[in-house]
Amino acid sequence: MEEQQKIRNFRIRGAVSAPFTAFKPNGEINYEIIPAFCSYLKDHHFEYAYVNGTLGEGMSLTIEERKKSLEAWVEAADGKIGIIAHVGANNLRDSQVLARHAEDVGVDAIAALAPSFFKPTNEEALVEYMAAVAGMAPKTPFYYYCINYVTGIYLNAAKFLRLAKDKIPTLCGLKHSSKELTSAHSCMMVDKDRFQVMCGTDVQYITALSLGIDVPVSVAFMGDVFYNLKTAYDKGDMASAMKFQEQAQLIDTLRDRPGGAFPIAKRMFTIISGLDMGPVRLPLKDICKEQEDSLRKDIDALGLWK
Ligand SMILES: CC(=O)N[C@H](C=O)[C@@H](O)[C@H](O)[C@H](O)CO
Ligand SMILES: CC(=O)C(=O)O
Repeated sequence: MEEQQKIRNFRIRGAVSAPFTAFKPNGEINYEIIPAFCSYLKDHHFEYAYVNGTLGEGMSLTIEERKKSLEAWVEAADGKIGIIAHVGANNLRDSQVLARHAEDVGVDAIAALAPSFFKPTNEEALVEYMAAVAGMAPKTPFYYYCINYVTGIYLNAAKFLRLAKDKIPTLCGLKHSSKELTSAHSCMMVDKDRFQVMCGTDVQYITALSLGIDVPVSVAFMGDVFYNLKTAYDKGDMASAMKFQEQAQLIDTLRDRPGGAFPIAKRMFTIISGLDMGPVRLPLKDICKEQEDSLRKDIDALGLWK
């Protein structure tokens, strides 16, 4: 019982980054770059890495690749940053295997999205599914990963939390990447002592803060902006906080061009950090040369990463 309380009291503090999975030109994962990527996150005000998430193309990796990648991150992190393992998959069994593995390698927390081919059609089914995943890692804090605009699962996230409260003992909250702020707020109101809501929508961070949602989950190149925003906000300097939110908005808008937001974010990070993330994996497609040139110009023009 005491042990369970300890798990439930777990709280993520600070910013979370969802790292990309770097690929070599031949499409294999470039595991060797993970230590440098980890140091980059640490140097840019991130406290956690959310491994094998959306930007990490986790759903496009094999189970073996996801395990190996997670192991490399845990080793590189070495207590310097925390590790959250995303274990969502398109079938329950894979998710369970990944959850068990994540607990075995000693991550700080796990998170999972729901399958999106056969989707859970109501909140009850979603709870049952997530209970079966979380149950494989009974000693590890668990978060639901809610990202409806990608999965197409438009269930009521706050209702999920309410129903899951007594059914998933390790449930600590959710990563709310869906864009409906009212839903994030409703989640926040379910049980403030028990559930933590993380904000996965960059452009809403200042608004999320005002609702008491203070952990951003973001792209690796957003660390300094969010750190500055939060610092200003905590001091009550709303004018500066607003300025940094506007920066975040401008950065986010760069992704809104031909090529698609996810491949563009990955290429942006290579350009900004100098760490070569390589190509994206199919079905995503890399942006063309012309787009990359124009992206480079726009990044320079913002002048934020000199
Ligand atoms: C899954 C994903 O890409 N999330 C990103 C967080 O880092 C965000 O930048 C969102 O893409 C963005 O905030 C959507 O509005
Ligand atoms: C950022 C994020 O939410 C993800 O890539 O998983």
